Order: sequence, then structure tokens, then C-alpha cells
Amino acid sequence: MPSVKTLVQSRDLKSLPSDYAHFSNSDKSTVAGPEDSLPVIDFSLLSSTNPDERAKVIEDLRKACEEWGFFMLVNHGIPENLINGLFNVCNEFFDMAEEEKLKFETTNPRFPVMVRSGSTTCDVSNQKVLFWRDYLRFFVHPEFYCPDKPIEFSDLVLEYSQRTRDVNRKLLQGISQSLGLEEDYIEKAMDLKSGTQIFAANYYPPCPQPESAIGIPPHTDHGLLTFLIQNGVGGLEIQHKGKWFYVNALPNSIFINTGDQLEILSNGKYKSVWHRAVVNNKKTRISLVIPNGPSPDTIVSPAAPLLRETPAAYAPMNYMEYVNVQRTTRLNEKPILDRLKLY
Ligand SMILES: O=C(O)CCC(=O)C(=O)O
Ligand SMILES: [Fe+2]
Repeated sequence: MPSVKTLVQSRDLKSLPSDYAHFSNSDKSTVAGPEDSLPVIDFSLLSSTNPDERAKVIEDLRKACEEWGFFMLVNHGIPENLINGLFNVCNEFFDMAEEEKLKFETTNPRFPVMVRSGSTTCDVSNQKVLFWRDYLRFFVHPEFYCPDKPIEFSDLVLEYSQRTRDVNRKLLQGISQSLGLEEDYIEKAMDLKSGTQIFAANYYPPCPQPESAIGIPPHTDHGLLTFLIQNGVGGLEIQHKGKWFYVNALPNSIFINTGDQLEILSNGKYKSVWHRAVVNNKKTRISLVIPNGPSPDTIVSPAAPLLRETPAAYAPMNYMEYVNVQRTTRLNEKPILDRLKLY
């Protein structure tokens, strides 16, 4: 199947090919107003030696996870030139000849490096619908993979993955404390030393009828925390209190959202957030996404110390099994997370 990029370049597209016309994408989004301002977390405060500052940022994390499942991280210390380098190299990757990229094309999710375009799914009436995006995805931890071209790719991704893993560990320490758990509870219970980390690049070319297409339909992420940066072009929307919010990035911020394993571990206190990617008719959007999860073999269950007064709300499940079931679940089927709910 040609990539969406090729489709856009090869024809003077005036209207959306019917395969890409999505089911009711009509529920419009809102831009968050002052009464619903998006949570911002200052990462540097997590290293503060001032106990009041630390207590405040932990309380901010609790509120962000409990009320939104989403926040913008500022002062995270990841250099801007590393981030710019990553966007450049990803652009170069998507600019490579179709045959080069096709070397990585596979539908096997266990394949360590995978390129796909217009991923297929099913809508409620069982029609195939394609997403308006090309993507590249590979595992970077516990084992590191990366396409061998462009040549700078692997150094940049290696550095970014190490740095985001450090930030992820520190955030999860704060989140542990915000749940009333020991600071290192989550990293131990989720075996973060061998934690799963994926690098994904989503490439959304300009779309002739953006309101009828979808970049990625509504979903929750399977892991603990997902990190997302974008090339200055918006498109991420998150669900909050039943409404869709289009999120505008603060300069040099990273979007962080909570995933299903954090919902299970927190026994439902921190729900994984529903989100989607919309497309536009002007500019190519690239989002670089790092989902961080437990180690592949971890059996994830609600944290024991949280079950003193409340019964477990989720059945335990092996993380990789969870990922595989989620990947093969159709849009019109009950999500795997719901199937694990005990009441
Ligand atoms: O590109 C985006 O804004 C959303 C990407 C996303 O949700 C994902 O890759 O899981
Ligand atoms: Fe996602």
C-alpha cells in the first residue's frame, strides 16, 4: 500500500479518497479555556531540596493524573538541539525512497522495526477505514533497535530514549508518592530497569478534507506514561469531562499522558486518558511518541498497599499479553482494560 505521503505527492488531491473517509468524526473539539487550563508540571521541582516545593509538585502531579490524565512537562532538561535533530532525522527518514522504507514494512507487531501507512481498522459498520498517517515504530528498551538509515538516527534516538527514561523514572517516583506509596514502589513493581520503551514517529501529511479524515482514532495507550513532542504543528486532542480538547504546546514542553497500566496499578484512581490525532490541510505534522511501560514479563495488578480499604478493581495480567490483545482489538470491540474490570 502506498504511503499517505506518496498519495499526496503523486496526485493533485482535491478531495479525500473514500478509503480514508472516517466514520462520524463530527464531535468537535474545544480549545481549553481559562476555567479548564491544562496542567503544567515543572519537572525541575521534583529535584528540589525544599520540602514545600517538592510537596507542591507531587500534589500537582496527583491533580493532573486524577483530573486529566495529561500534563505538559516544562524544565525537563532535554536539550532543544537533540529534539530538533530528531525531527530532522525523522523527516529525512520519511523522505527516503518508498523501496527503502518498504524494507521495514510489516504487520507483525513483534517485528522490532515497523513502518506502516494508512493502518487498517474497522468502523462500527465493519467497513475498512484507513488512517491519514504514515508511521515508523521500533522498540528501544529493554533491547535497542533502530533503522540503519539515516546514519545519525540511532545515536539521536539512543540519547533521547535514555534521557526520557530518566525523566519517566523520576516522574513515576513522584506519582508513587502522590498515591501514598513508597517513592520507589512503581519502579520496583513494574521492573523499570527492564521497562519497555517504544519509539514511534507519526507523519501526518496535509489532508484535503481534514474534517472527514482521522490521523489516529480515539484510544488509550497501553503503558504507564507516554511522552509526545510535535514539530510545532498541533493535532493532539484529549478527552476531558466528556469533551474533546485540542492541546496547544508550551514552548519546549513535552506532553505526557497516563496509560492503562497506571490505571490498573493505581486501582482506578488515575484513569488512562482517551486521546486522538486530528489532521489539517496546511502543514505536515510529525509527532514523536515514546510509550513507557513495565518490563515485558511484569504481571500488572493494583498496588497491594492501595487495597487495604478498597478491593482490587482489576484482574492481573501479563503486560506483553495485554499489549498483544489490545493491538488486535477492533474499534467496535470492548477494550481489554474494560474486560479486566472486576466491578
Ligand atoms: O500524534 C498524536 O498527537 C497522537 C499520537 C498517539 O496517540 C500515539 O501514537 O499513540
Ligand atoms: Fe496514543
